[in-house]
Amino acid sequence: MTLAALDAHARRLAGADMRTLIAEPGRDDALVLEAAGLVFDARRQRLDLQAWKALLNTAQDARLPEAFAAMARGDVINTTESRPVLHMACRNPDRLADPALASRLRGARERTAAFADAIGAPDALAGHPVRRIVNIGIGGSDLGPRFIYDALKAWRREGVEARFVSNLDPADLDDALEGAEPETTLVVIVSKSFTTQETLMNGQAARGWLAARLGEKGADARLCAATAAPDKAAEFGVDPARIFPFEGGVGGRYSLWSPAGIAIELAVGAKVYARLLHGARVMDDDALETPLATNLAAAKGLVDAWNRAVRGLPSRCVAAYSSRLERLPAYLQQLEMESLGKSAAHDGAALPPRHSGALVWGGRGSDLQHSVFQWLHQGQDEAPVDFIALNDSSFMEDPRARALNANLAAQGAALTTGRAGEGELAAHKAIAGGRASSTILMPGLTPESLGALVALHEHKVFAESVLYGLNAFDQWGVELGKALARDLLSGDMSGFDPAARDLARRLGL
Ligand SMILES: O=P(O)(O)OC[C@H]1O[C@H](O)[C@H](O)[C@@H](O)[C@@H]1O
Repeated sequence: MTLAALDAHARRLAGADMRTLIAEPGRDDALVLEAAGLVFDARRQRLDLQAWKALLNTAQDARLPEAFAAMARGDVINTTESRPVLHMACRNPDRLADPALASRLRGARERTAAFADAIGAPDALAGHPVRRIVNIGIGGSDLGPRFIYDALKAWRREGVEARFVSNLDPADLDDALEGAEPETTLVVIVSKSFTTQETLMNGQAARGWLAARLGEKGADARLCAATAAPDKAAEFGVDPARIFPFEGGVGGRYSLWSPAGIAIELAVGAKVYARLLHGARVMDDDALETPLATNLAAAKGLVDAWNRAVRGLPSRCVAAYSSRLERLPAYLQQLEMESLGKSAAHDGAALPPRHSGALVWGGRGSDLQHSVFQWLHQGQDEAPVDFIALNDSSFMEDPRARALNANLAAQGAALTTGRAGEGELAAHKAIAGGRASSTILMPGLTPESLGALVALHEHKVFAESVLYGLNAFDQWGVELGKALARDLLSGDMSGFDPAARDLARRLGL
């Protein structure tokens, strides 16, 4: 069975009353799943158990369990780049078929852990303590570390602050260096390719800032790099002893578990970082070992594929009811949209309509309720919502936290059931309901639960890619813009349309 064959179910359910659907017997057992301390509740989706069974059969027919196993073994599943996909192996190299690769991954972990321990010493930077970490990177070399750093605020080392620079606007680096003392600043350049324009230009500028105040030697002592191209980092001028290489098979948007996540490890310490990896590993084990019917990551992928490919909804809203998860939507945008924003199947054939990922958007739940939720409740379009909550008894002792989570529960119910309008303005006040949502409960914001949350999303993206039949691990679509920017900077206008030439003239390029 393919996703396209599920259209009949979607049509059958299109007009169904969600209040009836949600009361379907057996729904609680089938659509509420637990793994790695997380609870995934899909009861508010526009599907019934018959459709759910068909979705599970689709995953079986697409050989999803075999695909998870192939990734864990290190098979070459990134076919357009001819390499394995190693983010899961960064957390647990034991499942890899190649022992030499497993030992390289273990070695990389040990090196950054030792460096993170050393950075905690009061004389770590040529006699000075580290007070400011400046992470220079973009895309996967920025979004993951930045998100996790924010989320793990409660676990940060005392007196150490990290700032993140990704943008070419000079203000970005200026802001990151604001209040920093060069003596106590460590600049971390993170770039898988070590060719990314934004990162290299900001890296040069940061090095210049250090060198102007401390001289070349002083600057060198405060520079380190994480990359899959160590030769290029050395050419750039980073001391090879401070270059932390990682494998080409670790995709940028999946790289926070590799040396690319070094800013996290430096900021929270190696032990807390290991707990993050452990939480992800528990979710990996669930994805790999649990039968499809109770496999949380597979279920999340199936629900999202149902909404996107079968129901035809083009976007999904992520509402995080935790301030410290504010950057989750931005992180997921890259993870999902670079992975699933494709038009070609593995063999190059055109994908069937809607067999690619949804647009992801969102923010903090409380804030969204006062902005976009009007559109979600009464707009003409439907976007399924993921509600993400901290289900932690000590957190709930604070009346504001109780109110926060009451709002989360209320919004899900309102989207499902709606309300008839009354009186003169009935048409304006009516809320149709019948709109889909899922809820993810985290047992508080801990390194483990955060690791599990991220791994869940990585795996659900993979599950979707298997169902759609596309390669989630390349991103050729970002290359054209980069090449054209290089041409513009070099003054070569030959390939540009008249509007581009005019814009370049107006900008003084
Ligand atoms: O880590 P880097 O090689 O510097 O790449 C940084 C980012 O830029 C690329 O253009 C890709 O779109 C991203 O997937 C990547 O994470």
